[in-house]
Amino acid sequence: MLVHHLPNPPPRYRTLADFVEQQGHPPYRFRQIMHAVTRGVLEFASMSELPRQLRDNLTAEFGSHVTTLQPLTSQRSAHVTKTLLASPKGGRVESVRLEYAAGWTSLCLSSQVGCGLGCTFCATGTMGLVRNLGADEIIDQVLLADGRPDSVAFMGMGEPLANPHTLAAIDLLTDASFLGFSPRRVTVSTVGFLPGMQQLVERHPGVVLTLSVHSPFDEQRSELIPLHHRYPLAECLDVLEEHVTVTNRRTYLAYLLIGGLNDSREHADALAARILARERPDLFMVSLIPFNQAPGLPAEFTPPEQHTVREFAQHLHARGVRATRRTQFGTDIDAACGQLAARHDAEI
Ligand SMILES: C[S@@+](CC[C@H](N)C(=O)[O-])C[C@H]1O[C@@H](n2cnc3c(N)ncnc32)[C@H](O)[C@@H]1O
Ligand code: SF4
Repeated sequence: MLVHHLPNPPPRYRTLADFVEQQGHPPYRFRQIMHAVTRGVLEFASMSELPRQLRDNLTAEFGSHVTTLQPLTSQRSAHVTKTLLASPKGGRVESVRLEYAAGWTSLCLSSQVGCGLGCTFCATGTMGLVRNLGADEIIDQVLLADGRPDSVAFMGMGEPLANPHTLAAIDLLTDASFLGFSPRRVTVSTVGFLPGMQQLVERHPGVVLTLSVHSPFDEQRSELIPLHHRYPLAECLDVLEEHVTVTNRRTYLAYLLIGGLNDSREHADALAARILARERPDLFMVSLIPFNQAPGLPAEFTPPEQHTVREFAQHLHARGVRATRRTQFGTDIDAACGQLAARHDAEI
């Protein structure tokens, strides 16, 4: 079961399993711990099915909780809860819980403390990369959320596919004997980290992939997203094309609209042309994201006009490309896309 059957279990869970065994307990005791975790019981002392001595020993060895991340603060706004979490290994990250009108909940996960890819429009990018989160720390965000979310999206801090532990975290998220998320309820947003995209579609073909595009023009895209020099858009689209063709499922192209910079009719036409050149353009959905300002971002970057977002979508529709506007919540508490930078460090 879990840990032993996973290709790459996180060290925290492996150490827990080994500790239980070294204490002379049968392997089912570790399974009981994991079952307790799936029921939301995270404190060793509250795992009533375990012998008292084992609970005490686990607490002495690992601390009071299975989780390593510690929630520091939560900020609430309409339909959004942003939680700041600290790691004893260093660094702070944020997760964001979104409640949609139909009662659907989604958790936006962070994969790194900061991000080293330096996209010019992103608050997380201004932090640089501090470190990758471990798979257990990624999972902790789900375990510590206020109620189990219906879906999760790697759209918080960091580039998930630049972190090798993201795949192990997805193993745990989708493991039927642990968190049991259907792969369709797991979305990975990437700025185009090509080797990670290839590994992800091989190992978890059912997971939903979103590629951040932001400009159909190579020169402009590489100014916005420096990683484009290494992994150009065309190569990323090739991987997506193979993925949609094999799975016959949709993929998403995120398009950040920055006022007067990349929101023109020419941009919409060139984006549509890129999509229509693909074998299955019907499986590419464009998700439009109006730019959110955040401290530290260039002052000349501004949100687009409302009518521009509408017109951009209309241009795409007119060319036969499907586009929606991404629902944005939480701009008032800096919880929306690109605003996460764990800036509470100084206050706590
Ligand atoms: C913060 S990223 C994390 C996932 C991944 N690193 C990526 O770039 O796709 C999640 C989404 O937020 C978008 N984003 C970044 N900065 C933004 C900003 N200032 N306003 C709106 N969206 C932004 C990204 O382009 C991406 O689509
Ligand atoms: S947009 Fe994504 S890849 Fe770029 S700096 Fe932000 S988190 Fe990193």
